[in-house]
Amino acid sequence: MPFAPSPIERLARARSDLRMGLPVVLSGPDSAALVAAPEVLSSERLAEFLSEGEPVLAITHRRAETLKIRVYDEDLARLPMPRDMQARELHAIVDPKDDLSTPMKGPFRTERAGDATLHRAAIALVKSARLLPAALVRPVEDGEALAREVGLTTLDLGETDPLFAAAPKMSPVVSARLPMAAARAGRLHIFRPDDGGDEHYAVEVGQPNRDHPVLVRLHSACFTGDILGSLKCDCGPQLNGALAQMAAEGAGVLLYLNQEGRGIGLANKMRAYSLQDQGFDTVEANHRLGFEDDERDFRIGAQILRRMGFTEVRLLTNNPRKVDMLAECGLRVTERVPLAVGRNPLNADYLATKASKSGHLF
Ligand SMILES: Nc1nc2c(ncn2[C@@H]2O[C@H](COP(=O)(O)OP(=O)(O)OP(=O)(O)O)[C@@H](O)[C@H]2O)c(=O)[nH]1
Ligand SMILES: [Zn+2]
Repeated sequence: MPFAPSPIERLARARSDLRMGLPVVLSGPDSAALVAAPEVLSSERLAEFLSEGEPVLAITHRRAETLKIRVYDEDLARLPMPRDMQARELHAIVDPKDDLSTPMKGPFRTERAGDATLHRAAIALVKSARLLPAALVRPVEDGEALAREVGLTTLDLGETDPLFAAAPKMSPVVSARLPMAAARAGRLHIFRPDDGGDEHYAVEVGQPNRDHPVLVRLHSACFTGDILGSLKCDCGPQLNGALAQMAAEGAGVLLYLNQEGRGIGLANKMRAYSLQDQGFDTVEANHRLGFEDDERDFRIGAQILRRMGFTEVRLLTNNPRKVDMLAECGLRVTERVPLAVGRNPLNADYLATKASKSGHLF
């Protein structure tokens, strides 16, 4: 059919539907389900969602551990939802903001029988929409028919699994000269993913020789640190320090990856900050929200470097995971160049947690 949306286009549409509080239909080889994101579901839609069938709430094992809920499906728990579940109660399960002030939730029963494949895919989908990682899932008989009847987006696991497994394909959009305070000889390249996601940027300093290892920084967006000069992290000084070092050496590439909050998005990062104000460290806060410590996909960075013609890099980082990921993506990391700048009394605990829990080398 002309103009029929492709799987990747439907995936982009599904993310945006979920963010708007609209359910989508997810189909597997032998079952289908209506899926919605609890964070943004209105009370009316929630009531509609719960009015039929056997709806469950899928939460990650991280969130389940925080709530002391039993996990039978390894990485997630399925909680049957009563028909009269109110939006306020649902939000209290998925959003940890009031965990300490109102610790009593439940009791919860975790479903044990049956298959969690659709639920796992539903959580991955909600996560990729940068919402709190939980999904309402209601099995339906004929997903296609339901979707057609009311105009919902449909996704087939056979089509979406490979899309989730592979990194989006990055294409160059435009590049132009950009003189910067740190380096006069600068050029900014814009790269666009084929999945409708955020664009990422490459700042090229000087004219790096493609035949030699290039000084590279993979910088993840940090609105609070990069723009506002937040003292809670070391991002701003690292951004400026990396550009200064590239300028001093005469060449380098800084990738500015729009993976705010280690890939959970700014709203969720602020939720994590709010938990940090309650005494949790950066890793614990991510877990209480239901996320892993680090949700970034560094394959995007590797792809951009390759597109730009680089295969050997000297990587400016304290994070050994970045070195490993680039190597796994086939780039040769000839050297890890430490980037220890921006330490201050307000980020000392944050940096200590990175060293003790995330393996950072300072
Ligand atoms: N979720 C979460 N993200 C944070 C927090 N503090 C900073 N960030 C994000 O963490 C990312 C920092 O990324 P990077 O500068 O690449 O830091 P890194 O992984 O520690 O590695 P190197 O700096 O290369 O050693 C940015 O996306 C920030 O927005 C936090 O407390 N919670
Ligand atoms: Zn930061």
